[in-house]
Amino acid sequence: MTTRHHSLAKNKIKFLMLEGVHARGLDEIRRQGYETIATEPKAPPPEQLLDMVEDVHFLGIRSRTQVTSQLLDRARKLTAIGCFCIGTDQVDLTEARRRGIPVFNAPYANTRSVAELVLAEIVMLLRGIPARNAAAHRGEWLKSARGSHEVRGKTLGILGYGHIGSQLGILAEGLGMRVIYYDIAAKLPLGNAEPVNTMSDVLARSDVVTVHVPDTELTRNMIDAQALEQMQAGAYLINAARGRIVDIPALADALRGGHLAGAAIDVFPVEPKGNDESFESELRGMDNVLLTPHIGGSTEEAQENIALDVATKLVRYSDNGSTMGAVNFPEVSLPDHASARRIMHIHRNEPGVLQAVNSVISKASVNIAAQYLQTLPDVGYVVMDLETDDAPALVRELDAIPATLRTRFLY
Ligand SMILES: NC(=O)c1ccc[n+]([C@@H]2O[C@H](COP(=O)([O-])OP(=O)(O)OC[C@H]3O[C@@H](n4cnc5c(N)ncnc54)[C@H](O)[C@@H]3O)[C@@H](O)[C@H]2O)c1
Ligand SMILES: O=C(O)[C@H](O)COP(=O)(O)O
Repeated sequence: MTTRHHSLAKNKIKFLMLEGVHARGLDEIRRQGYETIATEPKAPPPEQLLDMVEDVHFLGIRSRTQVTSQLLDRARKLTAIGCFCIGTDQVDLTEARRRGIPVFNAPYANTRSVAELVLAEIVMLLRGIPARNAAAHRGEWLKSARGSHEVRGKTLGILGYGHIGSQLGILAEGLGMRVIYYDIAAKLPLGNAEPVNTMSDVLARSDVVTVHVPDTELTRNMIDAQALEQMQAGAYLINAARGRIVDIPALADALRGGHLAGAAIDVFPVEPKGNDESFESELRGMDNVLLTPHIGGSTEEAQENIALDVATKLVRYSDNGSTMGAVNFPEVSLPDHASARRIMHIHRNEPGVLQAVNSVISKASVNIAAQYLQTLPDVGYVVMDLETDDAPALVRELDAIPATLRTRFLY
């Protein structure tokens, strides 16, 4: 792989923002002096995207744009990626890091929106509202208490007690629910929530099971036929995490067979790329299933907060080299760079690289005003404030170090 470097005037730096990133993020980027921002309302087809990214420095996406190693190879100038959402499973994070590209997201900005939606869905499901609503639209009148329940005193089982799961637990306790949860990491219980030892415990004990884990190799199809069988007869399933976590044909069977009383599903293994494509799912037409178009985090509040958060992280990386908040990269928090030239060197983490970097600086008789280093097992990131008038010459020397992935400098 060849090394790349750049130090460009702001008006030459190109942003490509996909999937209708909220205007607040675009405004923030412009406010910081960047003028070239292309936007798209949806995720372009992969082939078209390959052409679009060729001269882009900063790419902004949401959950639908797949960033593959093929795309990264084409995006020769790509400096950083912003996921304007929580999930980052749509990006090949390792391949991005290996090319010296940090990936940022907004880890909390839509947490509350998802938790509120799921809370509302719990109430709707326990009252049988999806079926009663569908019937009323057809002119039927299902006035009956049969199968309708208060949520008070019922058990909510949370799989994945992270930001969303734990926030939801607090809200559900406010309605009088008992909350149990299972997480692969030890998590401090909030309120009266009870951690349990296995996913099976959650499945067997809960009136409503809700999934809040990321999409990983471990969680794909985590809710399969066997898991659904372990749920109580008449229980409900909610998935507002990622589509591949629940085996949809198995869920459809469990609903058709009457083992589950209903479900609320916001995310699907295959989702339309935009609002002009039709939505296909085996769950369509089932009156006891609440189907929503991946809008768990889609509130005005969340989208505005996300846009500001991620835009700020991209601009800070561009202006100052700080990688705080990167999900795949050594995190370096930096003061503003003042009079010295700031040079950023991203390299494969091999023995002797820092020595080689320092030897380039010392041979040039340049004083190091400050130096910051962070490493991950495969990649290192060193930032230097140098008292030099010839940063381009140093960049050329640093690029020649065999382990170099990328060198940038700021004027
Ligand atoms: N529907 C939407 O619009 C929407 C919006 C925001 C987030 N999400 C999805 O929700 C997911 C969760 O978000 P979050 O902010 O709570 O993430 P988080 O990282 O704060 O929490 C995830 C939790 O899951 C746990 N976990 C991971 N693998 C597990 C496993 N196999 N079994 C049990 N627990 C496991 C983690 O330890 C962590 O505590 C995100 O990854 C994203 O994919 C969807
Ligand atoms: O990961 C997330 O934050 C959610 O899935 C929201 O994704 P979206 O930005 O595509 O709505």
